[in-house]
Amino acid sequence: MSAPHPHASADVRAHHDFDPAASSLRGEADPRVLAELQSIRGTIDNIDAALVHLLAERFKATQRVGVLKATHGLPAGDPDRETAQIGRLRALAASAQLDPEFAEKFLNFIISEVIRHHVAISEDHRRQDPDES
Ligand SMILES: O=C(O)C(=O)C[C@]1(C(=O)O)C=C[C@@H](O)C=C1
Repeated sequence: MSAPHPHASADVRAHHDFDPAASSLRGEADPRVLAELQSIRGTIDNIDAALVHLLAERFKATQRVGVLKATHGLPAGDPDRETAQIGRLRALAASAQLDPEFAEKFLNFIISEVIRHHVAISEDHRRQDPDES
């Protein structure tokens, strides 16, 4: 038997505490409508879980970028990279019937958090090696 995934128990706990039927709408609509709503919410639950896992992996990757940049004295932000990525994601969004404005805002929201992390990593690095970079 292989070792359990290190985050498996946290995943199980999150699932255990979650009430998929939680709603403020009980008694507000026909039970058939509520049943359909709950069925659609099952799909939303899966998508939201996937988003959390995708974001966690993205932040793991940007953490590595932050360490690389801090180690080599590079600036946190890379505006040309951001412009290229925003253009690419706007076009992808349009072809997927997602509002490109929303896609751009969402990416900018994530990137601003990444830059905040990069700056913190760089400050930590400078505190540890004040003579370098
Ligand atoms: O690719 C980089 O250089 C990153 O630091 C990652 C990232 C991003 O989150 O996509 C964040 C900040 C930069 O301005 C550009 C891109």
